[in-house]
Amino acid sequence: MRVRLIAANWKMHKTVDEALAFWRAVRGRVPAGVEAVVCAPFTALHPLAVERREGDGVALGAQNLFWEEAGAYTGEVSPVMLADLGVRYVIVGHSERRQLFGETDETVNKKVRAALRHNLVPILCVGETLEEREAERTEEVVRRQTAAALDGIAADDAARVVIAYEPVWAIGTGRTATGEDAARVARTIRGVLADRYGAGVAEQARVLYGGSVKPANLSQFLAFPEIDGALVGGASLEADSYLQLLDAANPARGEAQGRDGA
Ligand SMILES: O=C[C@H](O)COP(=O)(O)O
Repeated sequence: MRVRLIAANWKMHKTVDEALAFWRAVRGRVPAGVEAVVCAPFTALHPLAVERREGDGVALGAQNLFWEEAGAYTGEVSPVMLADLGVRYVIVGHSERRQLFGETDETVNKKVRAALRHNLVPILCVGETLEEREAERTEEVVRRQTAAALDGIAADDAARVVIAYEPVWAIGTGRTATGEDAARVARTIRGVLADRYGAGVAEQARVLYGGSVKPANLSQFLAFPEIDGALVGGASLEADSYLQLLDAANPARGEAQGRDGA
C-alpha cells in the first residue's frame, strides 16, 4: 500500500523566520495516512532541522544536491551534508534546473544515484515542455527522462525513488493537466519501471503530479489510483493552503466522501 505524499517545493522563497513560522503552524497537524515533506531552500534547512521535534509529522527535503561527497566544488551542497541535517528527501531534475541551470539526463542520473547512496529519497521530476506536448512527444520524453535517471540503479533503490510528473507548461501557470492525462503518464512511468525491474517495483514506487496544484484541484488527480500525491510550488507557500492540501489528501476524507455520496 503506497502512502500518499504531499511535497512542498518552496523554490527560492522564505527567510529563516518565515520558514520557522510555517513549520510551527503545520507541525502536528498532518493527517494520518499522508506523508508531508517540505523542500526548503538550503539556508532554511539547518534552522528547520533544529526546530523539528518527534511527532511533527513533517519530513525535511532539499531542492537540489551535488553528486560528490566533498571537495573543491564552490557553491555546491553534498548528499553527506544533507543527510547530516536529517534531510530525508531531495528534489532532483526539476524542470527549472534543467532549463535554467543546464541539468541534463546524465547529471540528473548522477544526482539520483548520489542521493540513494546516502539514504536520501530522490523526488525525480520528469515532464514535457509545451512544444513537446504539441508535437505529441509527452510519452517519449517522460519515458526517456525516467529511464535515463534510473540508469545503473538496482531494483531495491528504484522502488524508493519518488517520481513527479510535472508538465513544464503547467508549472506556475494556473493550467493543469487533466486527471486522466496525468494518470496516463503515471502509467507510462510505471511501465518504464515494470520493463526494467518487474511489476513489484512498478507497484511499489510512488508517482506524484505537479503543476499548478491547489487545494481546490488536488482531488482531480488523487481520484486516480495511479497518482500518489503532489509536488506543489505556489500553493505550498502559505501554511493554511498547505494544510488544506494535506487535508484534501487524507484518505479517510475520501472514504467519508465516498460513503456520503453512496
Ligand atoms: O515543484 C513544484 C512545481 O514546479 C509546481 O509549481 P506550482 O505548483 O507553483 O505550479
